[in-house]
Amino acid sequence: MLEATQLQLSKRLKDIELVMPAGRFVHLLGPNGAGKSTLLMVLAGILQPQVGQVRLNGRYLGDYSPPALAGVRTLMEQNLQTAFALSVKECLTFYAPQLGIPELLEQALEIRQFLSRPLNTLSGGEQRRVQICRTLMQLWPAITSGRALILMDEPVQGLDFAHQHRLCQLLVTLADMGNMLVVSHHQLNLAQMYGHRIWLMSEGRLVADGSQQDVLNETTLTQIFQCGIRICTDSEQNRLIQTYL
Ligand SMILES: Nc1ncnc2c1ncn2[C@@H]1O[C@H](COP(=O)(O)OP(=O)(O)OP(=O)(O)O)[C@@H](O)[C@H]1O
Repeated sequence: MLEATQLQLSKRLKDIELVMPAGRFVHLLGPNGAGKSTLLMVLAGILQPQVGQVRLNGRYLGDYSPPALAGVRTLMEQNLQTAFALSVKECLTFYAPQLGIPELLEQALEIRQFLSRPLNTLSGGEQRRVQICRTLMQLWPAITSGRALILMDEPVQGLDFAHQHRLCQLLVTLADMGNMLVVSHHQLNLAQMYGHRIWLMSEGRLVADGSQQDVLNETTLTQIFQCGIRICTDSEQNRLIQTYL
């Protein structure tokens, strides 16, 4: 279980309270500057709030040693790091020396074809897939035993549509194994289709916390994103969210 109480950090986080049981995949949504990346860094224990605490499985983050915390939680940050001319294989084995690419990750991310290539010669979307793979391999023993906290900041950025869906299906599978996932992005239809819960942020506050049905409605989304939102139903009764100005 992940719990946060009264998180405050200057104007970036204001009185955030949240609880997430094991086995959940939460979409973290909100306009630019709403505080999503800041919240992810605080939940990861990388950034300290001025007020408030985060507990992971009953223990305050500060009570974990750095290696113990690194063994149960991972944060994929937004920026692609391509400064070093490492091969994809070197990049992956640096984080998980004993491990080949797990089949579940390969199916979703299709990395093996790039293994011998220098990371900085891959396209943006290809690099993103490697970055996701590396983030998850770093924690793979905890993930396979269903006790990982996986935090991702805009992992779908740059992915083509098929890989966006494959990634979301993978994240659902990881949640079904018992892991906890908090994933920020700007894709309302992916949030509608996959996962269990929506955390909606605006101006440093958690302004909605609920199911897709509860949170992803025209009134709330229009007000928070300051954009036209239309929700319709297709011939198979799927809800589709359209945005317009
Ligand atoms: N290091 C920093 N120092 C001070 N303010 C910061 C810092 N980093 C971010 N901010 C500010 O904090 C607010 C929240 O930023 P954050 O990056 O968490 O937003 P976000 O919801 O992730 O946005 P986006 O969708 O654009 O990625 C913004 O107003 C931002 O300008």
